[in-house]
Amino acid sequence: MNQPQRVEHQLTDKGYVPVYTTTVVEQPWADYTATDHQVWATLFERQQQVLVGRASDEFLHQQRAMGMAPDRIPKFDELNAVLRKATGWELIGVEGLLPELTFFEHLANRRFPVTWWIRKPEQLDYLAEPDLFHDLFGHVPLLMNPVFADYMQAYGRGGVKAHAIGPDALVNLTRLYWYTVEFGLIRQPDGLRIYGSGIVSSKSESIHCLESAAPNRIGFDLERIMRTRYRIDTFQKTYFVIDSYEQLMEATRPDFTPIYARLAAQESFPAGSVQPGDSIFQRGTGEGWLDGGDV
Ligand SMILES: C[C@H](O)[C@H](O)[C@H]1CNc2nc(N)[nH]c(=O)c2N1
Ligand SMILES: N[C@@H](Cc1ccccc1)C(=O)O
Ligand SMILES: [Fe+2]
Repeated sequence: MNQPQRVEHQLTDKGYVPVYTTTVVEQPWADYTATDHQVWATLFERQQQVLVGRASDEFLHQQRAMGMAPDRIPKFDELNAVLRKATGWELIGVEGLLPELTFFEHLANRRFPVTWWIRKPEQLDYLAEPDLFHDLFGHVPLLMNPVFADYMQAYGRGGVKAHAIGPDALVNLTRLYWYTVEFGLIRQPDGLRIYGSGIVSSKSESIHCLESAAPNRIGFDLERIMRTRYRIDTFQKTYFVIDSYEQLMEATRPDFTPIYARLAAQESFPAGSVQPGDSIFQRGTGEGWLDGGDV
């Protein structure tokens, strides 16, 4: 497979930042090399072992239901046939990160952008940006769940609205995505389980988020989450726990406009803080935390 078309990087006052591409691309399935398929197989099989007893029942059930397998990189067309029938979602191929508004508009129309290229063997354990494995293995299974599928579309619509309101609203909303879709935990009768895509696509964080004494684990609270900063360079310092996908959908149904207005007058919370009123599953020790770097 030829090198993924790298987005150019522009030199700005924040240093080199990737210039996003908005093009939708066909999945070049015939161009994937044996190495690409091997990377998929290795990551898939490794995560399957780690996620038994750690990922949410619904995540594991839907992944099986849609026939996702380790033997080769799945074909978007084949997954789309199943996905469209289940919840009306479809996957589109993209180069990588999209401008926020473009991303929100896709979600608002039940289109999930999936990066067409997969990481190199030497990037197995860490990647700075989402690749096909993160997007496909991590995000797609729960799009088969009707309630979560509705939540993701509502999030997209909320993103288009927040984009029109302003940058602070976008920051508040992105935190909600981060602490649910990417790094969310869910409570099951048999214990806490993972549903966040950023966790399920990472072996080390799948273990850390449930078993380490370092992080806080706190019950879902919408405005608390929208006020809480997060990390993009380390394990999360705090994980938020929902009781059900229905809870997530119901809690985010109201109009956020007054919430954005209220939050604009309040300071944000550090990623590792515990606040009065928190429903605490675990107050973390903070062991190994790096200072600075909260977004
Ligand atoms: C919404 C929020 O800004 C978030 O970082 C978006 C930006 N663009 C994206 N673009 C793609 N392709 N995939 C993503 O997950 C995101 N996340
Ligand atoms: N209800 C939110 C939209 C939203 C829905 C679901 C998740 C996140 C945001 C709003 O009015 O902006
Ligand atoms: Fe993601």
